[in-house]
Parts: sequence; structure tokens; C-alpha cells
Amino acid sequence: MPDIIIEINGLTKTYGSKTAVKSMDLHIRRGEIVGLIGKNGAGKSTLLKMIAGLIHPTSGELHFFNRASANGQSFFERMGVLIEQAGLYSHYSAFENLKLLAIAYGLPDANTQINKLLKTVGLEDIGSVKVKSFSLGMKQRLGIAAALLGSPDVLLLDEPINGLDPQGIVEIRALIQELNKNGLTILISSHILEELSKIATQYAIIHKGEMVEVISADELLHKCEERIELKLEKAEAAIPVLERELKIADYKVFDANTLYVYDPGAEIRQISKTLIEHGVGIDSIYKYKQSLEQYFLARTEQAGERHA
Ligand SMILES: Nc1ncnc2c1ncn2[C@@H]1O[C@H](COP(=O)(O)OP(=O)(O)OP(=O)(O)O)[C@@H](O)[C@H]1O
Repeated sequence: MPDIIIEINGLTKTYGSKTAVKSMDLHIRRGEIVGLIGKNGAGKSTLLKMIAGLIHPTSGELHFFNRASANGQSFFERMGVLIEQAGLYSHYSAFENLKLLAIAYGLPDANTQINKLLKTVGLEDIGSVKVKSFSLGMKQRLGIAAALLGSPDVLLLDEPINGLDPQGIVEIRALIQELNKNGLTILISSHILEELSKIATQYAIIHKGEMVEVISADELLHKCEERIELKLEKAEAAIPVLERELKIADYKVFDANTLYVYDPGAEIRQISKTLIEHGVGIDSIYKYKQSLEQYFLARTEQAGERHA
């Protein structure tokens, strides 16, 4: 498969009788920002920890760069991880924290890289200040710098904007986009879709340990676009009228009685008049716009019904 950097097939993690992650599939392409979205307890951290090699899957397969996980040890070294809070020493400076980590990683001559990383995360002027005086946002940025030591290809971030103030959120978001522009593939989890919506190129919707849907940002935007919803006696009967008479090509038959029209030029009055003229019975017709949050809720509710 072209450009797949991580391939996850049937990944499962159980703790006793509790299944935290159930047979998940996810294929991540190089250069994507994948947003893992799910409520608290959905299984996001467990999935990230398995990808990071911090916990072992109960079953399933993880392939990195098209190599099986059995050979993947070196891959874990090419992955930067910030799960929960970074383990920082508050009585040491930002530079010293990174230096200690670099030594632990076997990178003794990392001073140049550390200075570059401090600049990348916007801490270059306060590299010598003790971490105990840092705000949460500054600590998160230092945590990201720590995850970037050793120049990984993939960065895993578990709820990196949790608890940050609006300014901190903007800074982390800008940093993530900048890192991605420079070629880094990023997996980022959140329970707030709106926060991911500004940066993710792909979404993986997780609910009660299951992968409900993997959808590109473009597809999601399309689904959340304004549309005209038609409740009809028979949706099929409207198709020739839409296509031939109204020249509408962008529509979708949702079920036997429901049809969505996405065409931005389409007008309710014109559609209803033309359908009636051609003998198509209309029960209702209205404009509808779904927010990202509504879409996410609808998908997880559907998944919840399947569980019930
Ligand atoms: N070590 C563990 N032992 C037992 N159960 C666990 C363990 N780790 C996670 N779980 C359970 O697995 C489920 C998924 O947890 P996980 O932390 O992956 O969810 P999450 O989506 O990251 O949510 P949150 O944002 O609240 O951390 C939860 O029900 C959690 O209680």
C-alpha cells in the first residue's frame, strides 16, 4: 500500500473482563494529522499506548513502515510520544530537562538539536529558566520538544490541549501544524472534536473501544455542509427530476423516503415546484446544517444503539 506508515489490523486490548480496545483497524498515511476522537474512556489512550509500544496488544497486528511489529523495535525509536504529562524535573531548566533525556536516549552530543528544538517550540528565550515557573502550555510545549528528540517520523500526542487556556491551545495547534508542514506524521487524541477540526486531516471516531468510522477531513466537511433534506413518498422517483429537469448532480439517497441535495445553487422553492409538477409526492423539504460535534454525536449514538 503506498505511503502507509502505520497499519493496524484487528488490534485488541483486554484488561480482565474489560475490553478497552476491540478489534480496531486503522491505516495511517505518511504526512497525515490523524485525530483520534472519542469520549472519556473510549479507548484512545490505550490505542496510542499500544502504537507507542508502551503496552502489549492482547491480539491483532501492528505494522510499521510495512514491517511486522516483531521487527519493529527500531520503529519505536523513530516515534515521539507525549502520553499524559511529560515527566519533567521542575527544579531543572528546559534545556537541562532535554539534556537529561538526550543522555538517557544515548544522544550525548545533542546540544545543537536541543537548542533547535527549544526554538521550534518557542522556548528559546527561556531555555535556562526552571520548569517550576512554567505555565501548563509551556510545559506541554517542552513535552513536545522532548518527544521530538532524536527526530522521530511519527509523533503521538494524547490530549495535548487538555486544560490549556485559549492562548495555550492556539500555540500548541500552530506548533502541530508547523511540525506537520515539515513532514512529521502526527496522531493526536481529543474528546473535543471542535479542537481537532482546525488541524486534523483525518478523523478516527472511537466509541466504547470500537473504531466507529475513519473519515478524511474533506469527507467530514462535505457531510457537514449545508444540505436540503427532502422527505418524499418515494426518493427514487425524484432522481430523474433532479438530474434532468433541475440539473442537480450532487445529491444522495439516504433511505427509501429521504434524499439530500448538496448542490450549493439548489433552491427549495424551485425543487418543490418541479417535483410537484412531475407528480413526486413531498412530505417535507428544509435546509439543514450539521456541526462537526452533531455529526460525532450522531455517529457515536448510532454505534451505541448497535451495542444495546
Ligand atoms: N490498566 C487498565 N486496567 C483496567 N482498565 C483499564 C486500564 N487502562 C484503561 N482501562 C479501561 O479501558 C477503557 C479505555 O480507557 P482509555 O484510557 O484508553 O480511554 P480514553 O479514550 O483514553 O479516555 P480518557 O480520555 O478518559 O483517558 C476505560 O474503560 C478504562 O477504564
